[in-house]
Amino acid sequence: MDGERKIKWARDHMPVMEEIRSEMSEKKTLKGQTVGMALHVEPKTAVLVETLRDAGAEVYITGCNPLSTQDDVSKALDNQKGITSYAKKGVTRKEYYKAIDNVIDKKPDITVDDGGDLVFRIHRERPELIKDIQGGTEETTTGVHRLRAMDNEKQLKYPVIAVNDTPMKRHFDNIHGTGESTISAITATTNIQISGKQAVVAGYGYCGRGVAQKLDGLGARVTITETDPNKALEAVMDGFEVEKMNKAIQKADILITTTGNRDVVRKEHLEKINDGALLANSGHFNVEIDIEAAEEIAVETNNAREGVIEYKLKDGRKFYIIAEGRLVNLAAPQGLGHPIEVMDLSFAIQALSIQHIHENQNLKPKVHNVPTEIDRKVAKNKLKTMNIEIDQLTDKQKQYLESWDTGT
Ligand SMILES: NC(=O)c1ccc[n+]([C@@H]2O[C@H](COP(=O)([O-])OP(=O)(O)OC[C@H]3O[C@@H](n4cnc5c(N)ncnc54)[C@H](O)[C@@H]3O)[C@@H](O)[C@H]2O)c1
Ligand SMILES: N[C@@H](CCSC[C@H]1O[C@@H](n2cnc3c(=O)[nH]cnc32)[C@H](O)[C@@H]1O)C(=O)O
Repeated sequence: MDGERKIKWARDHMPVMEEIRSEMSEKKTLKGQTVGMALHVEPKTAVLVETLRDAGAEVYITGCNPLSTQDDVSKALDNQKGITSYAKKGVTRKEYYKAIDNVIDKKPDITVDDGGDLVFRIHRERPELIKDIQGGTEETTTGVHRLRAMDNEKQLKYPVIAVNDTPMKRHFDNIHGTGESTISAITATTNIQISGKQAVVAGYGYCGRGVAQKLDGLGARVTITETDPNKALEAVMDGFEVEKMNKAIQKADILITTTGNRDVVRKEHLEKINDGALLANSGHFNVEIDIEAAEEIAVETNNAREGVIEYKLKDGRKFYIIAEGRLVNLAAPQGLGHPIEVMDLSFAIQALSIQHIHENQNLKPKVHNVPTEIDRKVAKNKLKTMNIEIDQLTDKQKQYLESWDTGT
């Protein structure tokens, strides 16, 4: 079956996870635990799910985006002992939350989120379950923002580890993963060339930086839009042009949002759009590009090709939105998500953080950083799998770095 073959392919290219799986399954570190998950259900995620199951957990999973599930993978997972998958591609909002509720109904000891839907739904709809929940993990930037907002208002009632914020996650996943997978999803879905194009990237955070660098590497001219003066300056110093969206959109051949914010491309911008522009979002949810505004100003819309809607304006200009403005690297028809090697790191951090929650049940109900030992363990394992050796500090060097009395 295709789903099983896809999972095997991912497993065969995730050496860091393989080592963690063998450690966790030998010691059965999650024996008897129920883990509830809402992640993108695709082959790399399946490897994480299998790892938790092999460590002794009963796992219930659903999607974290209505379009990102690969149905054959979901089915292949659901066929396995100790795993139930409720995920389906192309679900309505109602079906999406029904599947989230199915996971919650299993009374998870630990929750694993990408975007926070399990945590928020449990706090809002099922608070009686909180007393038995050991903790959770959160995979992405916007999920962590939402959790910190809850935490600041003292509304977060169980501990959650911010997987996103640890260096081994965001320096690789957000930068390189988003950079590569966003562009490959766009080119595979549209068959349009990047080289020689004028690209506009909204947001120069971790994801935006990755997307901009890879576009630049492929020969596009890249303009950045930002709202944060520090990030805007970083973009300028990295060699990119920085402009307001109002101006940048007038020349954009390809425009990609990566902000985690809403209404980044709105009516006033779309009215000025360059004829033929391709728009995609690789940030969060489907609110970065105002789709309603696009529909409002269009005199005609067409299904231009699978996953691409064409919007025609009354003066004859047209523009295209890929994957309904949802996370393009996973929601586009050809969106395979981040490269396997990148998710090997992110999910290694996930697996070890989940284990950490179970082994440390005294964690306070707040947002926690990934313990440094976990971050370093994953870095070391990855280097080992690449046969890369690094120098060790000598005793004298350690002493020198720790002292304050050796000046000029
Ligand atoms: N596509 C993926 O697979 C993927 C991977 C990781 C993260 N994400 C998501 O991508 C988003 C960005 O993540 P990040 O880690 O880069 O966050 P980040 O905070 O590092 O970067 C976001 C940037 O957007 C800027 N910004 C905010 N509003 C803006 C606006 N209106 N116009 C222009 N710039 C604006 C911010 O100033 C910031 O620099 C989040 O929603 C995150 O959850 C997606
Ligand atoms: N659930 C939201 C949140 C954005 S997902 C962004 C996260 O997806 C994760 N991600 C990216 N590619 C993959 C993949 O191929 N498999 C599983 N997760 C992925 C990545 O770690 C990142 O933090 C939404 O769909 O809009």
